[in-house]
Amino acid sequence: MKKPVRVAVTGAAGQIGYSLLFRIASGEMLGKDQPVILQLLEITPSLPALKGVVMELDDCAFPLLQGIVQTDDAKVAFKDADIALLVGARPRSKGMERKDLLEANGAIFTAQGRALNEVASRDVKVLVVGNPANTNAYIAMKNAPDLPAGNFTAMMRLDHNRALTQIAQKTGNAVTAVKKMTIWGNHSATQYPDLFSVEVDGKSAAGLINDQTWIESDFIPTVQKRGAAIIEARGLSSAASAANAAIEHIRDWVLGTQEGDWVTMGIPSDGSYGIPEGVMFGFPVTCKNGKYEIVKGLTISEFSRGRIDATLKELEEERDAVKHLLN
Ligand SMILES: NC(=O)c1ccc[n+]([C@@H]2O[C@H](COP(=O)([O-])OP(=O)(O)OC[C@H]3O[C@@H](n4cnc5c(N)ncnc54)[C@H](O)[C@@H]3O)[C@@H](O)[C@H]2O)c1
Ligand SMILES: O=C(O)C[C@H](O)C(=O)O
Repeated sequence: MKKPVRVAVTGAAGQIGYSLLFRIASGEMLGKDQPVILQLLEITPSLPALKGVVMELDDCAFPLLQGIVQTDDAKVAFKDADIALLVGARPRSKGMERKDLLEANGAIFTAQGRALNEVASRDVKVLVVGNPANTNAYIAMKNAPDLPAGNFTAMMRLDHNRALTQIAQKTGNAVTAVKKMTIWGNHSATQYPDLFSVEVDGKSAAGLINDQTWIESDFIPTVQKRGAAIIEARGLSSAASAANAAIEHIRDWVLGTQEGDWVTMGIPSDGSYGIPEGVMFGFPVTCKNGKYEIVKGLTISEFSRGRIDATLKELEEERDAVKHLLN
């Protein structure tokens, strides 16, 4: 029997939490042979609701679930955590952009960055889901100076998966045929879903589609604005698909990406593709042995460069707006 992995989840009684916890406990994130201990954080008023979720987890009798911690203290939730999923934050409602949440949510990530810095495993893998995800991840990273910056990541996987399905549907292929998608930049309406490296059954997606108007006026805005479209349709922000993306982000980071493909993760830039070091930016990455690596050498056209620069500019503006929250 493997040693259990400690998985901290914040906002555990929220919508995403409700889709996420059961899948982690059943082994979908770390493997069907990997026991887990869930360390769940909520704000004090939501502890009764969290108790109900924990009762349901108990009632599943998951063989891999070896313990559950329920707390409103970040230092208890993050103690020795191997993985931390920072979900707890307010979602936007109709008419808001994700960066409108900066004021409401930014401070959460100062405190949580500090708590991770103090008590988490030195190898903790952190995924920030709460919006605006990239800048919140940046805040947490900056408040955890004793942890490697590369341990902090932001979720771009939902955008990545959304883009895969758009291409599969457009070309009439199974989603499994679509490889090498990249979402550059910010998890926001400026993100750049780049299909110029995408392959469908080994052939260039751009060549197969051969329609720049569709790319610019349909594909890119559909992916950029999908979060808002879900809020419009459902009255609530995406939850099951967000939880799925979080599971896949961590699964691939820990267990590795598929041969011949890559995924998108929001990670602190190492300076690749002209993105200044430290910016929490969506990059194409491959993962192996628990480490991610940026895919190098992709051709960036003038069209792509303009889009990448626009999303970078927005991230730099967000960073400037939260200067007071950085260490
Ligand atoms: N990055 C992405 O792709 C993506 C996708 C979907 C949603 N999101 C974001 O994820 C966040 C959560 O969404 P949701 O639908 O689950 O919201 P929700 O309101 O249903 O749940 C959020 C939970 O977080 C808790 N919480 C608030 N502050 C907290 C704190 N300081 N510590 C611990 N818990 C805290 C709340 O009590 C609540 O239970 C939102 O910010 C949303 O915008 C991101
Ligand atoms: O769009 C939102 O506010 C929620 C989430 O980030 C999403 O992309 O669905």
